[in-house]
Amino acid sequence: MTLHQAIASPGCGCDRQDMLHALVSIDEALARIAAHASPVGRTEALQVGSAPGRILALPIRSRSMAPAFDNAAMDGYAIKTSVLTGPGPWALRVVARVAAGQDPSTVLDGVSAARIFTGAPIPTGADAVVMQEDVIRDGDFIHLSRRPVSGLNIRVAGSDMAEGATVLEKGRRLGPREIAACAAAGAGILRVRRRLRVALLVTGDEVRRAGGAREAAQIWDVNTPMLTASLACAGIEIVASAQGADNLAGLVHQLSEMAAQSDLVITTGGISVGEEDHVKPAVMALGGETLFSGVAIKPGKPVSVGRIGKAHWLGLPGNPVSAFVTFQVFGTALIRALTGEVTEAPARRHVVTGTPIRRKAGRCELRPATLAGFDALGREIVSFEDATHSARVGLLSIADGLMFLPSDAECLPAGALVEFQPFCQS
Ligand SMILES: Nc1nc2c(c(=O)[nH]1)N[C@H]1C(S)=C(S)[C@@H](COP(=O)(O)OP(=O)(O)OC[C@H]3O[C@@H](n4cnc5c(N)ncnc54)[C@H](O)[C@@H]3O)O[C@H]1N2
Ligand code: MOO
Repeated sequence: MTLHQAIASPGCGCDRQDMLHALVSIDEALARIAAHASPVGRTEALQVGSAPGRILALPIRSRSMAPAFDNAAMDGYAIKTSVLTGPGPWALRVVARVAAGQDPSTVLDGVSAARIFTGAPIPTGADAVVMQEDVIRDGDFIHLSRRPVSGLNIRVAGSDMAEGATVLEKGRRLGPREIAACAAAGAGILRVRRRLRVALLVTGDEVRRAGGAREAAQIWDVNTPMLTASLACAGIEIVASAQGADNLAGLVHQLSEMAAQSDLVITTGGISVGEEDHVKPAVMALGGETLFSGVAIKPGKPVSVGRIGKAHWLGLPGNPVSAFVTFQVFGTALIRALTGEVTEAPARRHVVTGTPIRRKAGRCELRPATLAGFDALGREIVSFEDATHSARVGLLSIADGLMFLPSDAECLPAGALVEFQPFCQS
C-alpha cells in the first residue's frame, strides 16, 4: 500500500498563499481515504432483532415472495366479481369463514361469498374483498349494491418482494426500516460486520474533565463528550478513552497501546506546528505513516489521517469546532470506509445565503449554518455567523449543517447559491 508521508514543512502559515500548496484539498483528502481504507475485521452472525446499527456483510435476498400468498387487505367478504350479473343489488350466500393464519383451502363456487379477515388467504375462485362496511349482512346472506372491481382489497402474492429479489445490498447500515425489510424477506439471521473498535485520546495539559474542578488557564474537555456522541451517531462505541500525556514519550506509549487494541485511534489536539504539539512526532516515532496531514479548509486545517501499525489514525485539531467539523467530514468518511458502509450519507445540497459574506480567500471554509426558511423562489435560506470561530462552541447547537464557501470566494452577496451538508442526526 502506498501511503503519503507527512508534510515535511512545519509551517502551514494559516492562510498564507505560498503555503497553501502544502495542504491537500477536501476532495483529495476524501479520495485518499476512499483509496486506502477498506473494511476491517471479521463478520459475525446476529439475530435480525439484535442488529440495529450494524453494517450488512452480505446482501439480503427474499426467501419467498412477499406476501407469500394472495391475502385480504380488509375485514369483509371475499367474492367472485364475475357472478355479479345484471344490475345490483346482489345477494350472495356466505358459505365459509377464513381467518388470518387459516389454511387457504376454501373454494368459492357459484353465487357465494366467504367471510374473511385482514391477512387471511383469499379463497380459490375469489377475486375481490368487499369491506364489511359496504355490505348489508342478513343471516347467511350479504347484500351488495355497488359492483367491486376485480382485485379490490387483495394484496397480491409477490407484490412487495419477488422470491430471490435483492432487498438490501451489502454495506447497508441496519436501522428500523432495513430490519423490517430483512424480517419480511425471511432473513432471521444476518451476517454483519463486527463492530469497529475505536480508541480516543484527547491531548492537552490544560484539559480537565467537563464540569470537574479546574484551575486558572485550565479548560473543560469538550472533545471527549462531543466525539463520544458523534461516534454514537455512527453506531460506534469507544473501546478506550484517555487523556494524552503532553510529552512525546508518554504519547508514544499511549498511542502504541491504543493502536494495539483498536481499528481506529482518534486523537485531538497536539497536531499543529508548535513544539508542544507532539502527536505527529509520536505517530512517526511508532513507524506510523500519514495519508495526508493538513487540508486547505477552515476550520480544521491540521486534520490528519494515517496509520499506526495496523490501526488507522485520525488526528483532529484540538479546537472543538475544528474537531467537530473535521470529524463530520473526514471522520465519518473514514468510518464508512472501515465499516464498508454504503448507505447514502446526508447529501450535500444547494442553499442560498441569507446575508452577504466578506471573507479572506485561501482555504475552503466550512461554516456552521442554520436553515432559516425559504426565499420567494422556494430555495432554502441559511443564516450564519460573520466568521467561523474554531473555538466557539456556543452557537454550534443551533446550526443544522455546514455551508461550503469556495476557497477563492472573498465576497458573496445575499442570495448566493452555496453547497450545504446537513449534520448527521440520530
Ligand atoms: N503557528 C501556527 N499556529 C497554529 C496554526 C498554524 O498553522 N501555525 N494552526 C492553528 C490551527 S488552524 C489550529 S486548528 C490549531 C490546532 O492546534 P492543535 O490541533 O495542535 O490543538 P491544540 O494546540 O492542542 O489545541 C488547540 C485549542 O483547542 C483547545 N482544546 C484542546 N483540546 C480540547 C478539548 N478536549 N476540549 C476543549 N478544548 C480543547 C486548546 O486548549 C487550544 O485552545 O492550531 C493553530 N495554531
Ligand atoms: O483551522 Mo483551525 O481549525 O482555523 O482553527
